[in-house]
Amino acid sequence: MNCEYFGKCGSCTIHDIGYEGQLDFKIQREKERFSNFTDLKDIDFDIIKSDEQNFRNRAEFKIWKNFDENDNATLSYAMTSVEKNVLEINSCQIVSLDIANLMPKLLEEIQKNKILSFKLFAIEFLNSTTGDMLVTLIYHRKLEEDWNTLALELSNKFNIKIIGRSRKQKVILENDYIDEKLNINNTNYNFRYIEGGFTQPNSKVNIGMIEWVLNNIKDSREDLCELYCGGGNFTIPLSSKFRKVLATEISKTSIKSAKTNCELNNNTKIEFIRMSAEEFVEALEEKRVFSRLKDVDLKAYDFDSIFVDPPRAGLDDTTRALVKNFDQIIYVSCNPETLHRDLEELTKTHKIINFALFDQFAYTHHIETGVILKRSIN
Ligand SMILES: C[S@@+](CC[C@H](N)C(=O)[O-])C[C@H]1O[C@@H](n2cnc3c(N)ncnc32)[C@H](O)[C@@H]1O
Repeated sequence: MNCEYFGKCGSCTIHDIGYEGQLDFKIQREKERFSNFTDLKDIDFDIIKSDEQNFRNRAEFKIWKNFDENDNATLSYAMTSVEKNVLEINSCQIVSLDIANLMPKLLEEIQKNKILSFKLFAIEFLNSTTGDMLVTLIYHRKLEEDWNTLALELSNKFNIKIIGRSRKQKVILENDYIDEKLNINNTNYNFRYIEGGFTQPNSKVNIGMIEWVLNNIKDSREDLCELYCGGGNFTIPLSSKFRKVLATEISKTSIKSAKTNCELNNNTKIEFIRMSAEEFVEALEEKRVFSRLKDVDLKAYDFDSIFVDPPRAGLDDTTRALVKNFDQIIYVSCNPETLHRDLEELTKTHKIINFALFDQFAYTHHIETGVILKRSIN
């Protein structure tokens, strides 16, 4: 069991090891990895499972062309395997049913038309559980007016939104987002996911992650600070537990999405700031003045908790040091290696109270982890 996709290398076929087998492999691997933390001896890992099939709400495929003797191309979806081979995909069991149903029909229509298929090299799908679908067609050529007309016909035929992309070009036919509705602990939340912004790929596990955090923290009269907030996926539901929330994120697209999401949920408790975690540390420690913060009164916040969901690199040195100043640390991680490194430091002052594995990326080696820590030493 040494390949990225547990044997089938990205062909998306459910492998012999089965869903439970691959999950159990990852649980045992993570139990072993984190076994040096004595706090974990008394804690059961909470496990949030994925659906076994049709669980991914976003997917990216290369477009592969097979030429016949007359130089006519037949298109197929493809992925690059861990060994860097191209694997043609005839059907895909891990993507949502909406994406799986659309894939062959869409390719057949594109195949029929030289303008739509010419120099097309990738297709991205973004789908909501409510059926909204955004398809991005990515080309190695400039897109002209004739492409717009045909892409609009394609969009109407399948009732989908289409974006065309090529180098330095983005053609939006209708709009560049999908609308999602998530039911979290029996409350409905509205989210708008903008193309190019970060979104969690597995909706069911995403809901499970947010509920796990909500169900394991107490209501606070104080404030929450959040770093790496994306489009407010955790921020908006978690704000119900706090007086106010200050949330930061590096991506302009995600901050735009986060502010829209706040409005969609009539939430007035949260301030979103576009700022890297490293810059935010400098602002909080009054080492640098930022014009982006001119309307934000940092001193009006009384933080007792911090929530972090960093990219794979985990926390940098200064952010890790900042995080230790909070009584409660909620850490969601997509990389157990960097989480382990960060916990080595955080557990010098804080005790691990809860620990969870979220099978966000079923049938790959990746797993998402959640940890809640409380201050044990001042
Ligand atoms: C794993 S995503 C989490 C997003 C969000 N919590 C969610 O559930 O959708 C990590 C986010 O960190 C942002 N990011 C990456 N590097 C950053 C940095 N140095 N400072 C702040 N945000 C950063 C990315 O743009 C991305 O939105």
